[in-house]
Amino acid sequence: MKNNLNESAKFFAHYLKRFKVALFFILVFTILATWLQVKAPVYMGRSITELSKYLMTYLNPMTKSQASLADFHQALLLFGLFTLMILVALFINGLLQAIVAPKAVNDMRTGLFAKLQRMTVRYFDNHQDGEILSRFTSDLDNIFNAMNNALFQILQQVVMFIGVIWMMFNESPKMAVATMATTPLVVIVGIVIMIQAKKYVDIQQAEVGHLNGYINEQINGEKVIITNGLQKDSIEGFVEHNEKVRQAMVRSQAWSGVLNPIMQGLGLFNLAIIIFFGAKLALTGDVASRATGLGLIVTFVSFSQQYFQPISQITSLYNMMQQAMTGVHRLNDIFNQDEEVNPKNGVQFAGVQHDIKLQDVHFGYNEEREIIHGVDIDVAKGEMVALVGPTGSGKTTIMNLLNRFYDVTSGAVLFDDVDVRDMDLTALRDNVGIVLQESVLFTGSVRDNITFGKTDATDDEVIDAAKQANIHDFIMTLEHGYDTEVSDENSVFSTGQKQLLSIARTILTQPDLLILDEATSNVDTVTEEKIQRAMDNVIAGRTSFVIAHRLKTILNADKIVVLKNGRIIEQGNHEALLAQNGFYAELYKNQMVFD
Ligand SMILES: Nc1ncnc2c1ncn2[C@@H]1O[C@H](COP(=O)(O)OP(=O)(O)OP(=O)(O)O)[C@@H](O)[C@H]1O
Repeated sequence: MKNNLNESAKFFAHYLKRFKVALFFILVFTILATWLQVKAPVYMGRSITELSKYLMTYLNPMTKSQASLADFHQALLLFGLFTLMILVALFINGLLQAIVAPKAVNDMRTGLFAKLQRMTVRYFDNHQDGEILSRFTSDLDNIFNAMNNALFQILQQVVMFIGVIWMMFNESPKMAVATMATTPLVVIVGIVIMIQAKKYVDIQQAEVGHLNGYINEQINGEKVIITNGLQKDSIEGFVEHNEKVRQAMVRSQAWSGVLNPIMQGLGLFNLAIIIFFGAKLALTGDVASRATGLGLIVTFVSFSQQYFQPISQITSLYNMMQQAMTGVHRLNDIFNQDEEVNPKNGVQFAGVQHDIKLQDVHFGYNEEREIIHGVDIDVAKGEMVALVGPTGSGKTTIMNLLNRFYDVTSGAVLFDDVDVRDMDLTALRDNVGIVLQESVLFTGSVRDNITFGKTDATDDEVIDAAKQANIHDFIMTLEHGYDTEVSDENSVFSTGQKQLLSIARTILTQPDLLILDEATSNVDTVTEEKIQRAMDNVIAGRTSFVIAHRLKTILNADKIVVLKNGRIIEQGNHEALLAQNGFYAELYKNQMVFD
């Protein structure tokens, strides 16, 4: 809790330091509004005192002629004036807060998004999209709610608490003690309820998390559920989770819900004490002291409300603060993640001149398990290398090392004898084009999607790239051609078409080194052939690494590297490997049977 508090304080200090001036005025107006608020009851009491003095004088036939309402009017006017000033101060304060909170949360959101762009591929490989997205949604929402409703409120309440105590002792120490008499009871009851409420709110949040997880899983698996006729079981599972949420909610709401009525009850009890002591003063002494006693009752009834308000407000804001602190912790979890390391004065890479080498490369995604065990590959400029091997043999992992998504554990990846770790990252990535198995399209037009890596490309260049990628004819069949929006429901692209678009995108950037993860497994034979021709076009004359699942696509490769369990077991061209009659030959024969 203490750590969380420290962490949150640092976090808010960091994001609020930009708003020093606004915060200074918020503080000034908070103090001003609070001072006016605690001072107002004094004038309210004074007007009652003056009114009772007037009444007592007026009702006595001996003094009736001296009775005057002038002092009463004056006190009432001052009370009215104070109320008006309170309204103005609170209004300005509210306005300043309404500017600061959204701006600060905006900064957090931008900072978080920018951080994501600097992070390593490792993080994205190991975390689910939904998990990352929730930092932008529920965590930032919780922080915003707390800033908007709790952070400044707490500041106001603390100032109010101190101010009202000071003012009460100033007016009447005896009545002040009477007002504060029930404080220990209120604090103990408040803490007990808060602890219980927190316990059940935590359980409720955990149950809601389980329910969301279940819904997510079921929606993702909807096709499997429908295919297997499991709709009824799916609903039953849902009802079970939903019921657990309900039970937890009843308990948490019951505890959170009793807080306010109990606090109000204790507040009323306190009023009775104040009236009792005040009445004692009002029923003794001369006219003036009796009138003052009556005024004090009115003043302290108001003080009592102001005194209890911070205690009950802070307890009811506690949950909101807790959720915000959890949010801060989860945001910091991302802010503290490793970033990609770009060497200072890194070697600028302007294209492969001689060769690319993997030299005795060892690598594991974690320390416990090595995946690549001493791999050596040497590729001359302009050559095409195909990586083949059973699933999980390490093909994608080698691609990840070439583009420096991950760093080798030992050994080296060398471009013209320069270690990729010594190269300028941007220069490296600018020269490496990757076509992934899963092609991603972004919101925007077909043209935007092709020019993604080269936004200043001319129309002719775009059309030329699309033609080389065998997707131009299809684009021309669309109503709006290159201006077709890809997110439009009427223009849903197939897996094969997406891959062709992504090949066109790569062709446009004219990369020096190409990495292709073949995705022909999910497409029909016509599209497969189109992809094959597009790939041939993009590979022509370039140094390229191709992960091949279908061997007939790599028969022309200069070198075929056969991997098994992270080791190279065979290496050579198609003919040489067939002649070896080993693992590759076996694999090839098996595939030919199916093709
Ligand atoms: N992000 C990761 N974290 C930990 N282990 C991983 C990660 N990615 C892959 N692996 C492991 O590394 C090994 C090699 O995986 P890799 O994806 O390189 O195989 P592949 O040959 O490309 O397989 P496929 O043909 O199925 O795509 C596998 O055992 C896999 O479980």
